[in-house]
Amino acid sequence: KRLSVQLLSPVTERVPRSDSKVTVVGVGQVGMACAFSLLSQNVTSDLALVDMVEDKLKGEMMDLQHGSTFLKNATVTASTDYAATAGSRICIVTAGARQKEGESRLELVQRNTDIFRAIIPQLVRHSPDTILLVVSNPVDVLTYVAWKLSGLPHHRVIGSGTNLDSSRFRFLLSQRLGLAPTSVHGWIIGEHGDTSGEDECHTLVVPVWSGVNVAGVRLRDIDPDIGSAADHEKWSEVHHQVVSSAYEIIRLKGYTSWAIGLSVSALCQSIIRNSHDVSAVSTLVRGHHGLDGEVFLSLPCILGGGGVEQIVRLRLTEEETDRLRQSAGTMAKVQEGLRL
Ligand SMILES: COc1ncc(-c2ccc3c(Nc4cccc(C(=O)O)c4)c(C(N)=O)cnc3c2)c(OC)n1
Repeated sequence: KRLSVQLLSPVTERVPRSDSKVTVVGVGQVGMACAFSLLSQNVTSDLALVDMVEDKLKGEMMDLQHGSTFLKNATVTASTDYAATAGSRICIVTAGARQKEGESRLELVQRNTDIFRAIIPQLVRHSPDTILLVVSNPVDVLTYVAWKLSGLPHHRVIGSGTNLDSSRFRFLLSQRLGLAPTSVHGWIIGEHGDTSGEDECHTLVVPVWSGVNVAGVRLRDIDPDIGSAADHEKWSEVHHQVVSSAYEIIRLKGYTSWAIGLSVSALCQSIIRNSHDVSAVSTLVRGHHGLDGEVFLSLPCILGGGGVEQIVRLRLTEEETDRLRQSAGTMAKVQEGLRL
């Protein structure tokens, strides 16, 4: 008899898969930073990698598998066949085309939409109850595209949005205050400006200065001009550094990966552990802040097992609301021009 049969006496059949299985589509720098963060933070014990290029897939899978003894025996699988994603609790989409020389943002979005058309229906076919977490840029429009192509309810289609912008914002504020980033609270909402080399997208992300606080003490109550041009300490530079730091990282190392991977892992942890904590993610904003289009923008959302379970009703200034409305308008136009 086979050694394993002599070694192990059967008691009951194996369960096919865990209920915290996570799929990562796209094994580029961002996809693998997500994969590594999920595994090293024990968010999932069952990770599937899918992409188009077999060798890279197999190499990344083997390299992670060899770390299993350090990763609480997590299972890592990889395939070009989307059947390998079956039963995923969450599907993270990092796949996307690179902007070509002289390619417009709209042309890039159409190419990524074509790619999504090949990916999203397959994910949903194998995991009809999944939650889609879109990371590919431009993330807000592509989260809309994923929602339309998936047929899933909008609360189960989430974009990483300004989650990373908000953590950069809090880090930079904490540097100025000499405090821990987790003790400085601040939210960046609106449209995530992708670093597609165009003019630095200061207009897109909206820092909610009225909400920046330490232990509930609002910086705006101390300095009403904070974040505005009148502010002599130029705190508005923090907002501009949030956007320019992404360009700076791309200039220095060619791409960004570690922070987005960690932020995606944190979002997955909120969903899988049903923790109902609040994160800035891209969600359907129809019906909020006077917005009525089928547009995805980042707002503070309560994430749980069902995906986006509630949205925090922010008290925004007229100017903040206007900037959301502007973003919603330009995105609705881009979306009208797309062939889904
Ligand atoms: C069955 O038809 C079909 N099948 C697969 C694809 C497709 C195309 C591009 C894909 C893709 N991106 C990709 C692949 C090849 C080139 C490019 C590019 O930047 O031009 C981008 C990725 C990824 N990891 O970024 C992952 N999956 C893809 C899948 C596709 O795209 C239209 N169509």
